[in-house]
Amino acid sequence: MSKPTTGDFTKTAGWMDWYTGPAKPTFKVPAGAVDAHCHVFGPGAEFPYAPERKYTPCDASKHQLYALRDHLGFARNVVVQATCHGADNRAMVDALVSSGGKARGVATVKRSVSDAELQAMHDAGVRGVRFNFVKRLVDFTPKDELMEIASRIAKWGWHVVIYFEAVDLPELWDFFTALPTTVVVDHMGRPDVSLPVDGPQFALFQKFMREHKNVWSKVSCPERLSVTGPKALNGEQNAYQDVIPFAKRIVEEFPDRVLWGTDWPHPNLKDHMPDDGLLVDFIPHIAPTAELQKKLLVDNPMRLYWPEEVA
Ligand SMILES: O=C(O)/C=C(\CC(=O)C(=O)O)C(=O)O
Repeated sequence: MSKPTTGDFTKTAGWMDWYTGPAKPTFKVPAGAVDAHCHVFGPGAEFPYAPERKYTPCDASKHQLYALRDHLGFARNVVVQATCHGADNRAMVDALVSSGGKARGVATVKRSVSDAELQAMHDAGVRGVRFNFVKRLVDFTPKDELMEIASRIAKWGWHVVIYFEAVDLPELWDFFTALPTTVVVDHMGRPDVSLPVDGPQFALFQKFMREHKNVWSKVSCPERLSVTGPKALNGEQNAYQDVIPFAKRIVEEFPDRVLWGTDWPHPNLKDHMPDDGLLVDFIPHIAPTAELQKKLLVDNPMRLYWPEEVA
């Protein structure tokens, strides 16, 4: 793949660029597989980063994203608006429009968004909005504003993607369970995987999914959650052992409500940058059968993002 650039912007100190020589995965994803969580960054010279951003990344263009898609064997992408672009969705929408129908998107919007703007995003392929509660990434938005947005986008048949840390779930519970749409949780609500999989923290997340059938989860980002590794680098086929029991538990209990994504270009990693090919090789560890793999990678994302193509 071509090398990342940054245009006129200065990257956040210590920024780790995405990995340019990903391995060809050993695990062959099923035909029609969807990478349901990834981002585009800029390029900053064309789509400037938002003034209110909390980090400045290297560029990660739609061309580079789609080259990775093809290399890994995926058919489609779901491009999720990253906080470094704030509520300026142009880079993400441009990626959707250029994908020839092979990408759908999740936007960030403010209360001031007009119906015409929502309609234009829908026409481009946006199917959800993201509410981010990770304090290092965003400033606080009042819940009544978010609820108003959720009620409006429900009319387009969109869903809400939520990103939060596990310790914040109790406080956010009432708001999340009042949302009127399908709700998709990023990265299993970021559990602390050094705690027991049967302990109270992860039990609360399972209760959230068990009691609320509109809640889905992405079983993505082992590289963010893992404490013990080993890292998905240098051909490692057994990466992120400590995350497996958590992700496998969710896939096996809720096989029809799980999604998977690379999270390319992996913003804000501090320790290492994974080889995306080896991240794909993580999938059979958490979805051990062909049936689970097809639900995770094809049936579920198609039902949520391309329902018109599902019989
Ligand atoms: O890419 C992710 O899913 C996770 C992120 C970045 C992010 O969410 C954003 O910038 O919007 C993180 O934990 O820093």
